[in-house]
Amino acid sequence: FFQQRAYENTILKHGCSPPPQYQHKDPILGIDLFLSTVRSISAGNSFIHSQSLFGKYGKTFETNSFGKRVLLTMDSENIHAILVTLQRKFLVEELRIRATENFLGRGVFNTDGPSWEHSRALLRPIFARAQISNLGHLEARVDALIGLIPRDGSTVDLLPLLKRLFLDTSTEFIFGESVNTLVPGTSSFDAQNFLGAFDTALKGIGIRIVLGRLAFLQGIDTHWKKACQVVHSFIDRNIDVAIQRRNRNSQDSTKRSFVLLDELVKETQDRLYLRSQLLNIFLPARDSTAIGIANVFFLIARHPLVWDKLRAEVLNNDAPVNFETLKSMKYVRHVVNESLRLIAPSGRNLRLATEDCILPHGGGADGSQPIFVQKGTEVMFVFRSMHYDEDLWGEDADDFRPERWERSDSIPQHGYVPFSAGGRVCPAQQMVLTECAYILVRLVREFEKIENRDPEESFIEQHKLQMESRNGVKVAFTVAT
Ligand code: HEM
Repeated sequence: FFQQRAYENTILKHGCSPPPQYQHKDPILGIDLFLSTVRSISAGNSFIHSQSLFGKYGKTFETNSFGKRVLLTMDSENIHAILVTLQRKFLVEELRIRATENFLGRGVFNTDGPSWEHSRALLRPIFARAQISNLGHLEARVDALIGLIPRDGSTVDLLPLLKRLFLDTSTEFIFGESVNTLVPGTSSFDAQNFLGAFDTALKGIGIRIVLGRLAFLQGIDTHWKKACQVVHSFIDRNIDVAIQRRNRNSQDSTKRSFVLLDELVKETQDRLYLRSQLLNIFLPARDSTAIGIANVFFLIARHPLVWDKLRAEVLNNDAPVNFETLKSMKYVRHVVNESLRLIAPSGRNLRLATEDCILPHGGGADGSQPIFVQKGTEVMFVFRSMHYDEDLWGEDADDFRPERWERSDSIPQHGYVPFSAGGRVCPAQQMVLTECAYILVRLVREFEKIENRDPEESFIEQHKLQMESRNGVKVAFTVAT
């Protein structure tokens, strides 16, 4: 009773109104919405599904997911509050740890509080250096990528090639040993075994998420346990190498490119801690840059005028492609920004309200009044929908128009978060933007034209850890004769 009164007082004080409720056919468990969501995911159109829900109920509404209260929002001020102003109340550990701890340990991705703060503090200077130092080891790999692309106008799917390239660079950067998958036959160990084991381990995490409180049952799956061991022993081997190098203070460490593990080893030599941190970074890193840059090509292949404009800018500057030259190429940056707006590789995210709180919008007939969010509510924020919000981006919000980035006043202040925002913003953001710009510039320099070879014009989603194009990125390049 007292609690109820306290709620009512808070609601009155802040002028809150309840958000619209999803009209469930099954009001007890909300299975109907669950099923329509699963159907849209398997059909590759979950974004259209979310858009239709926001169109019907408004930018923020409440649903029932197996008896749990789940808010959905695409409202920019609510998303800003969740990620920035109220970030201490909207947490992730309870949502992530049960499913992931057996495999990942505890680290930056799956914890909150002091454990997370400590990890972020360790990673900050490393990523700050990485954005500048990492281009060097991309160069030879991009040479190899260009060598694999046909020059005679025959079709190539860029997505798998880019995935292999970034798997090679991210394993080199994170663990200090590359899986070398881009050019077959160059790996010094059984990369397929490691990657297969990693995928099995991830599937296990998926099962643990579905099992919820019964996640421990999944622990009896010996196949999964073995897969986790394969991944762990690859990482442990690299940790031992890094520790030995550090302790020998050997001169060859200067020859090695900039490696995240080497930097962490300067802070601690606790092997379990190191393994957990590395896995907590590899998980969100895996494939995301590849998908991000592949989406850029997906869009420009369908917008030949953008390619021509890019070529003009890139050919106007024949200096070696480095951090500084990339910074000066504005249109390149605008194309990457615009692509991450329209097809953000992870377009939605989930937080748990760990305290009662107020979100600024979603209540009342027009959704403009604050709403009261009770402790224990899960909030799904769909920032890809926010990136298409005409109230923020104007009537051409759906169009791929890199020119919009020329005017800073046409970019809404809280309306663009492909890398998230606030304390949990992606630590690799600057590094990724530089790498995407680098690849784009190299390919634009190399080829005269790009052409779309996918009969499907629209983006069909494939949901794995991130969202990628189900049909790949099938294009053809030609060179000047
Ligand atoms: C296009 C490429 C990428 C995009 C769009 C992206 C986007 C994101 C987003 C949206 C988050 C927030 C997730 C959340 O709120 O739970 C995130 C977190 C994270 N990302 Fe990235 N990311 C990319 C690449 C990378 C790479 C290459 C790395 C590492 C080498 C990386 C490391 C991380 C880590 C460690 C976190 C967790 C941060 C934390 O919870 O404090 N990301 N990323």
